Amino acid sequence: MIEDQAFELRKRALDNFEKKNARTIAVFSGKGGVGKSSFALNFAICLSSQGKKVLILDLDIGMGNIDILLGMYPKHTLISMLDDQLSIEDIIEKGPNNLSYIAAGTGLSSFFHLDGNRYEYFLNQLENITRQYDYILFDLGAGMSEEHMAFISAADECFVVTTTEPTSITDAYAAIKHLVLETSDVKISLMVNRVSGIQESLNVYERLNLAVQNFLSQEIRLLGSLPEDPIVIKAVKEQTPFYILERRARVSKTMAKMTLDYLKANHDLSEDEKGQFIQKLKSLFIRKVD
Ligand SMILES: Nc1ncnc2c1ncn2[C@@H]1O[C@H](COP(=O)(O)OP(=O)(O)OP(=O)(O)O)[C@@H](O)[C@H]1O
Repeated sequence: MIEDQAFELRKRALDNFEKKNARTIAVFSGKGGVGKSSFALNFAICLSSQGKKVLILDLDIGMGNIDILLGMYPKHTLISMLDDQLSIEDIIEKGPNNLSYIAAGTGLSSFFHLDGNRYEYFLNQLENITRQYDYILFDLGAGMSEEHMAFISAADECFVVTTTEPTSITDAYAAIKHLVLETSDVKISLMVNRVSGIQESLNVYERLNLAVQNFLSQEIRLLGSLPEDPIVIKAVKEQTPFYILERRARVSKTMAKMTLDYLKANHDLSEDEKGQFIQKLKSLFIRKVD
C-alpha cells in the first residue's frame, strides 16, 4: 500500500516535471542606454529571490553586458556551445540568488545566421532547459533588428523598456509598431525607467498606450517603473546588481514590489499559455528558410 502511494507520488512528480514549461520573456528597448540590461538582470534576480527558477540569456548583439553587470567572467558562452558542441548545461553560470545566466560571447551576430544544423542543435539544447526553469528572460539589444525579431515574436511576452525622454518614447513606439505589424498576438508590457515619480510613469504609459490603441489597435500593459537612483550607477561601477548591493535603496524596493505585482497578476497562467516558444521559433525559422 505504502509502495503504491510512493509510486503514485513519483509518477505525479514526473508528470509535473514533464508538464513544466518556462515562461519566456523578451526584454528590449527602442533606444540604447535606457537601462534595459540593468532592469532585466535585477528583475531576474528578484524573481529568483521569490523562489522561482530563472535563467537570463544575454542576446544583445551590440554589446552583451550581463556578465559585466554581474562582475563575472563566464568560462563558456552561447557561441562556444555551438563551436565546441557543448550541452547547454555546460555553459550555464550561476549568479546571485541562484540565478542562472548564459553569456552571449563575441561574434554573437553570427549566431543569428546559423545554418539549419546549428540552429536545430541550439533549439534542441534550449528545449532541454525550458522544462527546468520557471522563467527564461532574453536580454535583447536596442531597436528591432531582424535577428531579434524571431525571439521577440516567439516569446510568451515582451517587456519594452523606455525612459521618460521623448526620443526614448518615440523609439519605443517605433519598436512596438514593428513588433505588432509582424506578430499581432504578442503580449507587451511597458517598464518606464528613471522616473521622478509614479505620475510621470503613468503619463508616459498613457501617452504610449493611446498611440498603440489608436494607430495599431492593440493594448499594452504597464509593468511598472523604476526611479532615478544613484545606486544604479554605483552598482554598475561596482559590477554588482543594485538589488544585491543595496536592498533598502528606493530602486531595489520598487523593483521588489514590481516583481511581486507581476507574479500576482500572472499566478494563474495555464500551461497552454506558456511553452509555445520552441515551436514558434522552429516555425519562424522554417518560414525564413522558405
Ligand atoms: N534607474 C536608474 N537610475 C539611475 N541611473 C540609471 C538607471 N537605470 C539605468 N541607469 C544608468 O544607465 C546606464 C545604462 O544602463 P544599461 O546598460 O542597463 O542600459 P541598456 O539599455 O541595457 O543599454 P544598451 O542598449 O547599451 O545595452 C547604466 O550604466 C546606469 O548608469
